[in-house]
Amino acid sequence: MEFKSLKFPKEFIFGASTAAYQIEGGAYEDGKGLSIWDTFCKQPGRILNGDTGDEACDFYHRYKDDIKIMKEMGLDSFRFSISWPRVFPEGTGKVNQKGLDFYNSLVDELRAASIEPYLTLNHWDMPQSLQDQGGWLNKDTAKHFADYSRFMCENLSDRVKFWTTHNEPHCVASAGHVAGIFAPGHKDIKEGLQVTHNLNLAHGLAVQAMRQSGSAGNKYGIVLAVFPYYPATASIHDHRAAQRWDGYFSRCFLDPIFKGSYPEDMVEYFGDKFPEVTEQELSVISEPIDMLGINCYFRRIIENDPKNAFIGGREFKPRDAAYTQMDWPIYPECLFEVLSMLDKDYDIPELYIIENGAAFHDEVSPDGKVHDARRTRYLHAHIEQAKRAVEQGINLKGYFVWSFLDNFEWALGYSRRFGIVYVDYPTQKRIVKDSGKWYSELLRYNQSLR
Ligand SMILES: N#[N+]C[C@@H]1[C@@H](O)[C@H](O)[C@@H](O)[C@@H]2O[C@H]12
Repeated sequence: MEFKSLKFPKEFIFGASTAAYQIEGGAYEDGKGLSIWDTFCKQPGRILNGDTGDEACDFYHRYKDDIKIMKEMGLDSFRFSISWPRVFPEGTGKVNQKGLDFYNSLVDELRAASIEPYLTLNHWDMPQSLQDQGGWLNKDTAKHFADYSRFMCENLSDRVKFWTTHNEPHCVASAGHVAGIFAPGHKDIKEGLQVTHNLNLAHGLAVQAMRQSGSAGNKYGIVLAVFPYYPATASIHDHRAAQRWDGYFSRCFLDPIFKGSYPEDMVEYFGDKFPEVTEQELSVISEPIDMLGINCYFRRIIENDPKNAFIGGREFKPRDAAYTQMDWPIYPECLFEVLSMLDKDYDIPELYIIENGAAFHDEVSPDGKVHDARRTRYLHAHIEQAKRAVEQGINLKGYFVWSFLDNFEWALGYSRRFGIVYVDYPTQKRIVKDSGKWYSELLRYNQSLR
């Protein structure tokens, strides 16, 4: 059987990941407040084809049927995020009971299907009312995030054991505040660096708040995008550029969280643009966590580029590589290399791959099926690398595919399909793709060995 090389330890979990704004829809329903992505999508030119998350996959109404698909697939776990403004329309203060009711029902349905909920509190859809007060640039938002996290933990932690604070905070800081391609669409390097620090602070405050209020046995962590970085050539300039990218996008989160300090080379490189940081804040940020979630899709090859005023480099795209529809080079070893680096350089109790997957152009064939062989090959090759890490003794405890459903791909709208389940958006019909059927067989094989 093809799965013999993909036999994992009995306690290893397989899941699928999503995010609130990308799948829920119901953007203006039942008392939900505006998020910065609701606002951003309405700004002309921001999103390809003028797409929005107004309806998305209509998961807000269809979650019970989707959980039936998850159960039929055999998912051990489902990773989702909470829409902060659905529960706190203004970000703080009055609770929207219907919003809380939705997440209570979602968790109950998952548990009834024997699917472990794996929760993320901030997957980018910040309440607009807090953005109007400065958003992540305002340190008060860190305190509001901790209060929101505590509240969610008080209400769900009897049934939810896995809690992660942010998803890919580097995206919020760089894409949202330096490049300006994500909400809130700002373009200011110094602001982006301050947001990096404030997100780290919010993470630490939230972990402390949840630990005070959550149930015993909860596991708290964060989800970071971590890539292997390679210089495009042997030149010292490319080596330094690759080191800067690794420093900003990975180590400016990993180091304060796990080592209690920012990387010195980054503090030096950014100079007076780097934020003021206190020892007390670093102590909060480095509040011990129980697990680290990793999003890793590919490796990044960097060449020096002085014209890049932010970080002095650009991505190099080798011609001999195969690419996904995101123009990401396919390099399955990225998972093993990232996990090996983390295992060597940091003291991390548990590791989970929370996002790994691929966008390819998918079509429904005349037989009514979606024959996405490239995605199946991508998943097989990357899961083999996860297995390789486990065999090397790395404490990898789970793998989650991105994504359960085709969904709203941020600035690219619905033009990219990552799902193992196809979504026909006009009808909201779901079709389990061939990759989803393969993933289900893999899960069933491993479950049969437990
Ligand atoms: N792009 N892309 C796919 C995927 C995105 O859809 C997720 O929301 C992010 O957490 C992460 O960037 C990865």
